[in-house]
Amino acid sequence: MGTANDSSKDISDRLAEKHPKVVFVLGGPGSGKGTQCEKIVQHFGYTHLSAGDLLRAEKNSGSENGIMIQNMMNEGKIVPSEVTIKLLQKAMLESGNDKFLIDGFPRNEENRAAFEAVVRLCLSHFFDAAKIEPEFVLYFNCPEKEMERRILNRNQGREDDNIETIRKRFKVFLESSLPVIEYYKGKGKVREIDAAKPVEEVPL
Ligand SMILES: Nc1ncnc2c1ncn2[C@@H]1O[C@H](COP(=O)(O)OP(=O)(O)OP(=O)(O)O)[C@@H](O)[C@H]1O
Ligand SMILES: Nc1ccn([C@@H]2O[C@H](COP(=O)(O)O)[C@@H](O)[C@H]2O)c(=O)n1
Ligand SMILES: [Mg+2]
Repeated sequence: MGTANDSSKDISDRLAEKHPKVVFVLGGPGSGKGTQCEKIVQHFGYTHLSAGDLLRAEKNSGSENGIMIQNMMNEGKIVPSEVTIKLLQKAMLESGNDKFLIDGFPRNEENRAAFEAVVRLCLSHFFDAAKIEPEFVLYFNCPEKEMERRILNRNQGREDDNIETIRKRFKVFLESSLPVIEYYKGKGKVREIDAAKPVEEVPL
């Protein structure tokens, strides 16, 4: 188990030893990422890590970043990558698994570039360092009206599930997250999924 004093390099060294396999799970707010990840976990043995859930837990833990995270989330903005990546790395290390579904990350170009920098650091320990990319990217494509309907019916007590913040989150998705999906499309990494279907019919 890591301690609060672990340096970034310690964490990267320990992660490198794991040789983790990573699948990114992207899609608009309410497209069903979390719901479908639960199904993938049951069938394919991945560990599901939701960046949003990790940030919510960090906010609720009373950490020094708590207020900043809360303010960013209430505005639908993307928290600085340094914070989110640390939480993801810690969760990956604490997991006994080496296969991860990373849900809701990378959410913008800054997230993506920071992820690549961290993976480069990990891979620099190996002579066969070749890949700084995820295995693949699942893109849950769903019309905005349906995503809005789902979020407004979610009832999980999320402070950002109100119409004002939902609209801001949609704008951030279009302006900042879609370009990341396009980037991975250009690399042939994206598997696009019709997420508008009923839960049991979404093809995985
Ligand atoms: N295919 C579906 N059809 C109808 N409702 C769905 C479907 N998938 C998920 N839902 C419901 O929609 C809501 C949002 O789903 P979920 O939390 O999985 O989305 P998400 O992509 O993780 O959203 P966010 O980015 O806001 O975390 C939940 O209440 C869930 O039960
Ligand atoms: N990489 C990320 C992921 C999420 N956030 C913040 O959390 C909010 C909720 O995310 P969900 O995936 O649970 O919908 C999101 O609106 C962001 O404020 C982030 O900053 N960076
Ligand atoms: Mg989710």
